[in-house]
Amino acid sequence: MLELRDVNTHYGLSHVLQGVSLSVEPGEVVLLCGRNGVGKTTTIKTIAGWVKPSAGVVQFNGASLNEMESDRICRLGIGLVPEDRRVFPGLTVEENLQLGVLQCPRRSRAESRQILSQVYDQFPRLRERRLQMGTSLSGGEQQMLAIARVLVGAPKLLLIDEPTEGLAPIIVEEIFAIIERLKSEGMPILLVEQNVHRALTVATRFYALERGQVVLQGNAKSTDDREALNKVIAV
Ligand SMILES: Nc1ncnc2c1ncn2[C@@H]1O[C@H](COP(=O)(O)OP(=O)(O)OP(=O)(O)O)[C@@H](O)[C@H]1O
Repeated sequence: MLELRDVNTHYGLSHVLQGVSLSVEPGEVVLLCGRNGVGKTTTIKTIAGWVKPSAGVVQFNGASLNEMESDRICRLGIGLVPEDRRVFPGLTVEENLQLGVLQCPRRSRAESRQILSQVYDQFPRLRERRLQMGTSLSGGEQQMLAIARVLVGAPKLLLIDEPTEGLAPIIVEEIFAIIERLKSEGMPILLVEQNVHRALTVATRFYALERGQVVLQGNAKSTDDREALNKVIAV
């Protein structure tokens, strides 16, 4: 459903992605890993239209995303949970979620209320704190809010960038439990995660990046592929 073919992305003169090819098929959780600065976030941003590729093809369900604006890509069903969470200051938890609802303008009020209620069922802690300022939540709760805000837009594919960064181990497990639940519901996910060992337990396949290129891809359940990955990146 998502396909990148030989994608190149520049920041000015800096050639960051140098021919990245990868795919995500329905029901898959695909891990994108690699050391700091290899281009993982840039890959995610290129798919979401936050930066534009200088060459190559980015396709979602057959539609080219190369020239598409980020808000249209979002409406097509690609939901991005960014690395920095971007909980909006000065807004309550519920107002943050309502901004996510607005990303699907064609939905009726009744449908919007229903999906908000379904997302609250999945994140009871957000329901409890719905009148609190989003920025007053703990780091883990803010990450849940960032994921929930994308889910209220009813995405068909999730891009999740470093969801456990800076979180305590027990909270990291809560975030992985959410990812596992989304996987069991059939949500396709492209996941960037530094905690490679843990991420491989939920992923179906992986790609390893080095200097803006895919240097290895494999099956997350294959011992040989995992050993090859151990040699490519320090895990
Ligand atoms: N807006 C920008 N302008 C210029 N260079 C950038 C910009 N964003 C990222 N870079 C550079 O592009 C390269 C890839 O960055 P990117 O954030 O994609 O890597 P990453 O693999 O996600 O790393 P990390 O794990 O540290 O987030 C790095 O050298 C980074 O310094």
